[in-house]
Amino acid sequence: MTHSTPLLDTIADPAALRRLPRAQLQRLADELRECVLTNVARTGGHLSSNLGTVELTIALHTVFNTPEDRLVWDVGHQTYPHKILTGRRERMPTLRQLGGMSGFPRRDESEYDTFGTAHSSTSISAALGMALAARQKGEDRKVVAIIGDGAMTAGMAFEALNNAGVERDARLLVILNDNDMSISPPVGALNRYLAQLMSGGFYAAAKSVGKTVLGPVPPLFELAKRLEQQAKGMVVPATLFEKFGFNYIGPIDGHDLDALIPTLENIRGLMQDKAGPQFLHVVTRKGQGYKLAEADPVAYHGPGKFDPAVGLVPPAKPAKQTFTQVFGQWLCDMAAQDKRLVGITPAMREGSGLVEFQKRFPERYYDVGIAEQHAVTFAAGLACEGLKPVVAIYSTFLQRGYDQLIHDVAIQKLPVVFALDRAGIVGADGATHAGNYDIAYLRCIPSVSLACPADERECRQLLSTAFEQDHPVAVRYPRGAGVGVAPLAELSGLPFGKGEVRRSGQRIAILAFGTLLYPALEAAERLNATVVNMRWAKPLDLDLLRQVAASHEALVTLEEGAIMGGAGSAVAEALADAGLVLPLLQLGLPDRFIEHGDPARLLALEGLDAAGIERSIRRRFGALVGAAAELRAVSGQN
Ligand SMILES: Cc1ncc(C[n+]2csc(CCOP(=O)(O)OP(=O)(O)O)c2C)c(N)n1
Ligand SMILES: CC(=O)[C@@H](O)[C@H](O)COP(=O)(O)O
Ligand SMILES: [Mg+2]
Repeated sequence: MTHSTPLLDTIADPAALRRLPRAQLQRLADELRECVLTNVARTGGHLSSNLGTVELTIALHTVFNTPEDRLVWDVGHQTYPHKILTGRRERMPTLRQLGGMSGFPRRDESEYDTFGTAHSSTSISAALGMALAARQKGEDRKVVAIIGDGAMTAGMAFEALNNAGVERDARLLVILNDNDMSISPPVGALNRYLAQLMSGGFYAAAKSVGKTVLGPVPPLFELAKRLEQQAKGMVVPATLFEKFGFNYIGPIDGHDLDALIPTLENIRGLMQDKAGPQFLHVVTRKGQGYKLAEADPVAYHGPGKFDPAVGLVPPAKPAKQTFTQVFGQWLCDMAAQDKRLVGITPAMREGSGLVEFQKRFPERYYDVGIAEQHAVTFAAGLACEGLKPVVAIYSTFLQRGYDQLIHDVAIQKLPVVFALDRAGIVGADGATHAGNYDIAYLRCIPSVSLACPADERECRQLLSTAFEQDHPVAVRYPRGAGVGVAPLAELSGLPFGKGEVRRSGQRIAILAFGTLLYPALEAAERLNATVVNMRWAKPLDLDLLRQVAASHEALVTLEEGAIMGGAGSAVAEALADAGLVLPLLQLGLPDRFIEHGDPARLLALEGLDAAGIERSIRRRFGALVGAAAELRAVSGQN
């Protein structure tokens, strides 16, 4: 059922919004919230964070002269209201689909998307850059970073605060959107500190003052402080953010337009007067306005399609087991067997499959917040003391902890296991979340090994093999389900660094790394090619490679990862080192970013489905295939 949105229908851009009478803004907010809910229920996407930023988005585009004044949204998963108000409402039905609108801000999508985000905690750095560029160019521009309480836990955010705090004439505002949630409930001392700020009576005072604040009065927080002081005759301690040099204002109700707009107008005046960097603390509810999401903001953080009238329902028939679930089960089973195991997640408990592990082994479970750099070195510290840390981390997010991986884990040869979920093409999240680079970025690090399981069974087995090692080992597996090879119950591993021949054919051998083994087997049937399940990108199984190279006339490597620096490159180097010269075709992901869309479709578009693999091999080694097919006919292998 499509709800009518007569007011929202009149808002083609923020300029139209700024012409709207203030008294109509709350009705607009109701319509905008309905528009977000209706659209996300149809397409899937990020929901609860978007429901929480409706009023804040309206207030920002009302008070600031966007796009001249810049808004930089941290993570950017909460920008659907922003996109709808900036002329992209019609594109919402294409959200996160091939050729459709991105789920995150994109500079190439709109002038109102001033900075591409998706990995968290970059907004303050980027906003400071924009503010200081305006200063240097003598432009009268205000820049606003909007960062969530989860994103605020990343070190990068504090690096930026530290730098910004001394730039007294930067026209910069940092808005902390505090909904007391990350994807999971937030963790760490900052969350406790923010709760104190809420509980110290400031919030109550500010809420009451917010109702009466109109016109040019001192920043809201000053009034709240005075109320507090009057009430308690106490000196209100400076907040952490004031210690960093910011003028802290808040906390105020982030759903109350009567508090938001006057406060932002006051702050805009302070920014115009170059009164130093400003920090506004707003309090919102993740899932605001949709009861089911308010009650369960975790489940509604990134839901698939659903009926808003009913809410999320479990699938009629149990979905195929995902690699994430295989990992989560393995983690619990191995933890039960080995007391040294500790599980670490940088704020991705649900996504990485650690919910059950936390329930069963709470004292060995660590959610360190959105802090991948810390997660890796924290694991190194645990390993120094004889524990066996398992860092559950998306391939793309390990990029944040790359130096720590080299400097703190690999050089010291510490036995840390990296369970790399979302390896390869991820689909709806697109280029920012692609797990396309881990083979290339890990292969070059001495002492690190990388396993590429082909299916769910091998995933469990190779996780066990990794756990048995006395050096760092990563195991990479894709988002979602595999072909359905059920894991075995035992915890036994597979031989370290060894692959296997899965199909014997003629003249051409396909060396598959990971889950592309199965489309390779399909293609090989029609090519009568040999298929090798390499299993390890590092170390390569050199004996097997030599054996296959000596008995075939052409080799093909296949990986769901960047070709440049990938497993194919490793094979090429190994052949050269061994003085083995034979034609080699490397299939994988090209030197360009892979945009959002359906993962299977994206793989096919890159020629990495069975038909594409066959096509590429016929194109390069057609003569051999013809002969191979003839040989098969002669030997009656039809
Ligand atoms: C570097 C990085 N790590 C992890 C994530 C995954 N992630 C996306 S949103 C999110 C929680 C963000 O919490 P918050 O900033 O409070 O925003 P909210 O969802 O509450 O609006 C996380 C962990 C990410 N986008 N970037
Ligand atoms: C915005 C963000 O970074 C996360 O919410 C991410 O989108 C989760 O990805 P998955 O859906 O693959 O768990
Ligand atoms: Mg939050």
